[in-house]
Amino acid sequence: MPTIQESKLAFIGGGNMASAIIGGLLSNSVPKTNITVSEPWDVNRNKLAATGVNTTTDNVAAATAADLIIIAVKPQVAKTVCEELGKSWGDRKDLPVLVSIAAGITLGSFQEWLETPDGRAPHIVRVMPNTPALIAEGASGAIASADVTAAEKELVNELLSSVSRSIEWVDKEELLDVVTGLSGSGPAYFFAMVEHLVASATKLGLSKEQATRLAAQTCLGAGKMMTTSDEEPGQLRKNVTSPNGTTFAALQTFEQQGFEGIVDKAVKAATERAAELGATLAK
Ligand SMILES: NC(=O)C1=CN([C@@H]2O[C@H](COP(=O)(O)OP(=O)(O)OC[C@H]3O[C@@H](n4cnc5c(N)ncnc54)[C@H](OP(=O)(O)O)[C@@H]3O)[C@@H](O)[C@H]2O)C=CC1
Ligand SMILES: O=C(O)[C@@H]1CCC=N1
Repeated sequence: MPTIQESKLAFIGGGNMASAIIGGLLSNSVPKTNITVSEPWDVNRNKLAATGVNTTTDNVAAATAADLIIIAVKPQVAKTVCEELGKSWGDRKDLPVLVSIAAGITLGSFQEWLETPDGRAPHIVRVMPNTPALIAEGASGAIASADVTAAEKELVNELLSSVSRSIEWVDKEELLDVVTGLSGSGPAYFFAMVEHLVASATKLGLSKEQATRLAAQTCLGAGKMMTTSDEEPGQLRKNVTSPNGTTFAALQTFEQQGFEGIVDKAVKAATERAAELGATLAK
């Protein structure tokens, strides 16, 4: 199996997540000429072309010589795209490994949609990255179909480590929907929290600019402490909370207003939406 630097990579869809992953690959010494992106929208395609990677609007042509294909279209488009690719592989002896980042779409759906005219299907890995991939601070979950080899898994690991600090392989497919509800959608939860913090502090008199700088740096600082400290998040929280002090007053308010229940319901809603997308689009 070639390394990620030696592999021919094709991205089907060149939007936000594909661009983030491609940025990480280019910083990780993957040659531009080994990457091809198929993207219909000229604005996105031209942005990617400016990085030096190959671009096209023809999904089949992009995938022709690829060792690894990354399906980076919206879940609603995945079926059409995959059926087109599978049908084109009748004469192809060695099928590429396929990586999907589409929320919810199951390994089983991909196996069905990608079947070649002579009844074969590629080895498939489902991945859930997140947008901090853009700055190589991503968190990704992954699950492989049973036929994926250790070398193929390693190749996908190399792909993900170009953009992710944390890569978690799960062994039950439904857990990838939980990863989606946790870290796939998760950056938005922290952005929303900072938006609310800024709004509160602004109401209390701080300027929006000062409040945004303080809140965003607090988010980053707390995140860095959680990824570098030996202490659990709960202990780090206790370390900030003086008895009957200011943090205690705030956390008590969170608790009284049902913070834990709100978070629980939100993560569950995202997880269930991923599963629902997968089930609806399988039809
Ligand atoms: N955004 C996020 O935070 C995350 C997203 N994901 C998953 O990543 C996938 C992509 O999301 P994201 O990058 O945000 O979406 P984008 O809409 O930014 O990117 C998808 C791209 O695919 C293009 N496209 C549409 N139809 C086709 C086609 N038939 N062939 C080739 N390309 C096509 C779209 O072009 P056009 O605009 O012209 O339609 C668009 O540029 C989704 O499945 C999502 O679930 C996973 C983790 C995190
Ligand atoms: O909102 C979504 O559906 C995608 C998947 C995870 C993050 N964004």
